[in-house]
Amino acid sequence: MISSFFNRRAPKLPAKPTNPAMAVVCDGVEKEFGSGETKTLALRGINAEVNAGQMTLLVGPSGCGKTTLISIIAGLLTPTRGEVTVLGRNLQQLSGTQLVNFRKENIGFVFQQYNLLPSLTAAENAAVPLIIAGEYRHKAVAKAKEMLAAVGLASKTESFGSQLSGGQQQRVAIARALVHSPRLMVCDEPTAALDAQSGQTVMTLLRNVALQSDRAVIVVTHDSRVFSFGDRIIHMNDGQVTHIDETPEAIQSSLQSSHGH
Ligand SMILES: Nc1ncnc2c1ncn2[C@@H]1O[C@H](COP(=O)(O)OP(=O)(O)OP(=O)(O)O)[C@@H](O)[C@H]1O
Repeated sequence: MISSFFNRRAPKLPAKPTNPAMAVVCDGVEKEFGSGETKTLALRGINAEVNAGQMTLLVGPSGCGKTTLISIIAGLLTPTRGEVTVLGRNLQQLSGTQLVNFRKENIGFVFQQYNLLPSLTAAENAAVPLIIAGEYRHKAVAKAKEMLAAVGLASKTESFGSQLSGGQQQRVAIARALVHSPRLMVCDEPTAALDAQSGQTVMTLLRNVALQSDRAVIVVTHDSRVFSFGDRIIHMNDGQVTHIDETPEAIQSSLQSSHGH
């Protein structure tokens, strides 16, 4: 009798409250690629947070694991160990289909390559995520035109990619990433292919258009010219977080030391 009482399952505890200010929480995230002699430990226990309402930069030398980490946060890769909570959802607890739907609804992507479809106009390109989600074409294109206006391209909605500069193409890519109002924007080297002026414009747009109090933007960057756009900078080296700049003064000092190198 007594033993059956003790063997009873403990009552289910309420789900751990998640801090609504935390858009992303990484807890002991590790990632291995390959096996045996070719095994690479790309992430070695990442503990890091991304706050809603902030632009967080992820910086560090080539090969330190930035793209791997951002891909895990975006649900494109699964960690070998550890857990990632995005917008209050533990990604490891979602099924494959749930993860695909979660990504479609909540995450916008911007990459170094703009990946615009050459046979579509800027408005049609920016409308693609809505059309994939099942929106009527004319409504999707109308919403896409609003987003293009928000990124300063109202006069280019009918242009094709080949008729736009690199900076303009990246702005179309940003409009496309924002068109379904994602709460997390994930940007991998968004300014790498741009000249200084276009890079500044793109970062200004990401701050002004993508960032809101309940939304977060993560930018992987090598480009110290854009450090000053970040609210926080997570520095990585060799698969680990080395330190985090939390204040404008700390960011300024990272900027100065990167210029010193
Ligand atoms: N698919 C893969 N298979 C095997 N190894 C991989 C794979 N993807 C990444 N790696 C390795 O994992 C490590 C981290 O790579 P990652 O691309 O995340 O670094 P990064 O900081 O984004 O680099 P960069 O700034 O050059 O883009 C590197 O050693 C890389 O070679």
